[in-house]
Amino acid sequence: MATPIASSSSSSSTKPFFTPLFSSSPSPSSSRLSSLLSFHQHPTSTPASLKLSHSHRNSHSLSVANALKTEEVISLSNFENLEDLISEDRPSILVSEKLGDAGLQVLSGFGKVECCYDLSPEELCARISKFDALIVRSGTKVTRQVFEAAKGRLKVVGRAGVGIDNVDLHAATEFGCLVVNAPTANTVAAAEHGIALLAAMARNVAQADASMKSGKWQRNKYVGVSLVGKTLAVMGFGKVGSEVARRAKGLGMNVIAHDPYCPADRARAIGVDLVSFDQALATADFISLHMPLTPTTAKIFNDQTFAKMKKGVRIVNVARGGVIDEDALVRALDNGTVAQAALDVFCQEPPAKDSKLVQHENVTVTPHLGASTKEAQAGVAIEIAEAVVGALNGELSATAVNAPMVPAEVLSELAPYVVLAEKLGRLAVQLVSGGSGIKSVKVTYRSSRNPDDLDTRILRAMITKGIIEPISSSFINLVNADFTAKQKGLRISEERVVVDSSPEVPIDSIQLHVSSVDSKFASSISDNGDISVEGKVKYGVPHLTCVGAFAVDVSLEGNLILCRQVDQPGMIGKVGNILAKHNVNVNFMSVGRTYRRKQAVMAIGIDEEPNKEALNEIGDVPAIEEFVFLEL
Ligand SMILES: NC(=O)c1ccc[n+]([C@@H]2O[C@H](COP(=O)([O-])OP(=O)(O)OC[C@H]3O[C@@H](n4cnc5c(N)ncnc54)[C@H](O)[C@@H]3O)[C@@H](O)[C@H]2O)c1
Ligand SMILES: O=C(O)[C@H](O)COP(=O)(O)O
Repeated sequence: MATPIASSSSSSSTKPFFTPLFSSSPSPSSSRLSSLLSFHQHPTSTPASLKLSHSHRNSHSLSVANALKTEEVISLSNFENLEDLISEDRPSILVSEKLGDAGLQVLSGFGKVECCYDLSPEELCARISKFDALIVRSGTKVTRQVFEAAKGRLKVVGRAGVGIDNVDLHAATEFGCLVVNAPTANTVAAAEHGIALLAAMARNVAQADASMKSGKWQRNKYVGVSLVGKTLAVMGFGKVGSEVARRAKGLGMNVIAHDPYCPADRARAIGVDLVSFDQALATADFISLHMPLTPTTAKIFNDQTFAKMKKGVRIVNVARGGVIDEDALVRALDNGTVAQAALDVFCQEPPAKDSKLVQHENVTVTPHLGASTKEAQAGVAIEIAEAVVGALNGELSATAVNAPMVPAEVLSELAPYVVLAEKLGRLAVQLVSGGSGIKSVKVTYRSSRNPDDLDTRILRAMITKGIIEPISSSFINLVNADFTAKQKGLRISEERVVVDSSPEVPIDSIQLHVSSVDSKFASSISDNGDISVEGKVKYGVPHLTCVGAFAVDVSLEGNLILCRQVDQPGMIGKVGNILAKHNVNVNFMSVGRTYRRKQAVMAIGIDEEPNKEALNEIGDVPAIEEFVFLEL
């Protein structure tokens, strides 16, 4: 008698291990790969109302309950009082900072939107587990605590703007939360503000304005400096930096730039020379900062670097306050190394009221207004709303910050292989016998395509998901797959084998080899001692095509029984009858054998999970040598 083995992991039935890729039948042409972000698709048409609640930054004692009481429901066009129509499964979106109406309209057409501005960190943590998405600007710190407090519900953080230094990207990735930003809509606004500050600083506009308003007329005190013919060093030649450069050239300035990652020909194309960091500091009359705040750029402008600047240099910062050591800047202003500074951004926002820097007479300040034009805010709101809705729909956003960018056409083409990859992972892990953990998996993709033309990152992520989710409480998606695999000591290596088949078909087969483990189903061990399973996509449906040395052909739907038996007549009937007796529906069956009348492996696709009795009866069939039940 064969030993009955109900091998599927018990945890897999209790947690949502797999969100169907498609709501109905899989369509290879669809690019909505919900399971990549493991998020259910939602209807997009039900109207929703917006709730606007203000809690007050000053009133720290305001409880969440009170904050909710102060909610004022504002209606959007004809969506008044329709909250009852909002179905529970519509995603909830928290907007924690002012977002343009056009973006709110996009969001409210898709999900339940709550605008709740000026939440304290504690209030945000208290509420976040009720939301699937969070939309922020630069004022909300999305810390590790926020991701922890979200208890796995938060799927997307949308940054309505460029800088993502207020979002803990490591934590987001660990928790499988996608972060998207809106990188283009405020570029011109920021560049215009940089130019506005440059000119205002050079001509003492703010100081003269304040002086006149206090009743003075100080024409001699506010003699400025000219911009024309002066050298401007643009530090960070990205989107904003290059727009500043164009405008400064229009003002007759000589523009140089420093950016270690920018190709020289891109700068040259607009008449700007790229120079080294030190060269920029030593040459410039004006320095305008446009790099992101990263561990490398934090306080990059400090006592040492100010000392390398031309005496009397003028500095504009519309990037991030943290790139400047603010105390060092005060010293440089006091000793005349820096003649003037114009700052839109600060290490701490808002800065302390008695900040020496803000109060310095040679400093012009604005309260982080770079992106604050009507036009930019309208654009940013739509850009981020569309990115968040797309992400909640399972699409990979072009502005994803912590997930691989996979072009839509590649996603669409690989859709059925994504399902296959996850199912093979689930099969492989269930074949491993208890105690021996999977440490190393080799994946072989057979394809007629040139290896460089095959982007397998999504497939690798889904294999990881299939392997890890049934045996742990981890939740895997494209965002955190590589991170989680590494954390769990799972090494996935990939091999691509070029085969002679139709180039129309991206992948001929995917094979998983799990090394150095024991198997619950000895027949799944291939000649080299690895557990080996292979699958193919046939007519858009994933099929298991090989187990160990046995060729089979069974569609990977529902559940699966693998049996090794003596190759003799009547075996299919016997097992089929047992399953029928227990009301288990067979959806596919295939037999593969090594030699005639020797051994065969029967793969039976079944819709229901057989009970213990049925499994025992199968094990009691004398010719059955081993069998295993696997949940797909
Ligand atoms: N004040 C505002 O309201 C406002 C508005 C928009 C953008 N910003 C900030 O402006 C900055 C630039 O935004 P962007 O949209 O141009 O981003 P971007 O990514 O297009 O450009 C940043 C550039 O900085 C370069 N860079 C990176 N490290 C550098 C270093 N050590 N030295 C020099 N250059 C370096 C990058 O190569 C890149 O070209 C960001 O910090 C962003 O947050 C502020
Ligand atoms: O990084 C940005 O996009 C700007 O700093 C704008 O920030 P804000 O959305 O808070 O105005």
